[in-house]
Amino acid sequence: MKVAVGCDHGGLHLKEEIKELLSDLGHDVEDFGTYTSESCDYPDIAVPVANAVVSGEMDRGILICGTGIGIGIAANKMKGVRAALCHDSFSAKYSRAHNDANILTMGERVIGPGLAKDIVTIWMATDFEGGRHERRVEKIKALEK
Ligand SMILES: O=C(CO)[C@H](O)[C@H](O)[C@H](O)COP(=O)(O)O
Repeated sequence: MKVAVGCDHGGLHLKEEIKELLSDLGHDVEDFGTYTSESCDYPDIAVPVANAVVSGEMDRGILICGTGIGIGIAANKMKGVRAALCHDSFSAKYSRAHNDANILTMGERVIGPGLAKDIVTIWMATDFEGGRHERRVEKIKALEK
């Protein structure tokens, strides 16, 4: 899959680990920044990643900031985004299976790299179940109209 990754200064180190993992898993990774530890504003990263996913240029997105919260709030303002903040494997699995989340967000200041990698591995491997969940996701999409 083509995966867009992005972070602010609070997620820089974890983003590098996740990029390596995604490549090891056979995915194509595009890094939308930030690229240095200089302080920056997470909406400036969330928007281009969200646009890349919603447009179909990229299949999925992974956004990381200090908490995973701000960058996810910003991404979810964009039409077509279903960004899920996941700091445990169960949520990661069901954000895909039931919510068809197209962006995963995490906080580098919240969880360690081992758990974050498990979360990403499960999130990337889990398909949307459809069925009754399709109806619910369609109702979310209708809210955007
Ligand atoms: O966690 C974040 C937003 O939800 C960001 O990564 C920021 O790091 C956080 O707001 C803290 O900001 P600071 O400028 O690093 O103190």
